[in-house]
Amino acid sequence: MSFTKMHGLGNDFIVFDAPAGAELPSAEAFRRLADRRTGIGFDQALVLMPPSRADFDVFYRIFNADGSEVEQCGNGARCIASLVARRIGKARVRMDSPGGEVNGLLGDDGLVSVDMGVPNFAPESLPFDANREADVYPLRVDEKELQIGTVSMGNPHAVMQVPSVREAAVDTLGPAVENHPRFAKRTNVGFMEVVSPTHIRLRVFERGVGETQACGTGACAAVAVGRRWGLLQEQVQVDAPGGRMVVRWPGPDQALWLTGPAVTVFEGTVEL
Ligand SMILES: N[C@@H](CCC[C@H](N)C(=O)O)C(=O)O
Repeated sequence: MSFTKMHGLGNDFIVFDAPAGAELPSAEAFRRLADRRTGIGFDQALVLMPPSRADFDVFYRIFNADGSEVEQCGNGARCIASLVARRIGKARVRMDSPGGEVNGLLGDDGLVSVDMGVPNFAPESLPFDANREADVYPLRVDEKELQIGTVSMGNPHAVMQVPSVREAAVDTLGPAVENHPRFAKRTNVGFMEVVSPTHIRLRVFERGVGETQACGTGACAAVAVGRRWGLLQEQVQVDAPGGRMVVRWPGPDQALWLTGPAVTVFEGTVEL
């Protein structure tokens, strides 16, 4: 199988083409390929397929390092936009995914932006077990009661505010919230430190991966929840361990844009 290794701020991917009807690697094969010692190593595998409609440039599917298929990937969408834009010789790329339509735009500054759609706060969209939609939900984890916001960016996110990302208990709270029974399909977990209304620091414990260097949909989710909590303005710098993303969300019913670098590392082939 031929693949391209890419990353967005250290959130890394293999990207490969699969013709319509092609058999994809099994979950076990994805896990093997994702292994950082004995495989290629990646957070997600991104599979490019022919779109079902002629006005789209590509359809993509996403597989986490644990082999689970998921709905959306923000940094992955930016990498795919960059790759497909080069192939078709256009700065705008129209993509379709299990999480919905995503439009990509290559900037003159070399950064890649994607329109991640309108954040969905309805608990059933994640799904999250709650009687009704709320800004904040108490969540019992071990002996603690966390205060979380939840949002779907196509994929599920829980976000909590922390005084310092450096000291946040990402390793313990991350898996506990990811696998909490109120999230029937598990969840990604964001730890957000608000530096100012236009600047946050963020660590994300990703569903099916663990903590990553950056998470695009995690950045979008944190800004969406932070805006809903009245803490953030329209455009926010999001500093992840791997570097900076910019998220712009004008507000409810409007699409949210994610911007950052998308880098090709190498191309290769692997025996499945
Ligand atoms: N790294 C991604 C998110 C990938 C999917 C996520 N782990 C999930 O299970 O939903 C991003 O940049 O958004």
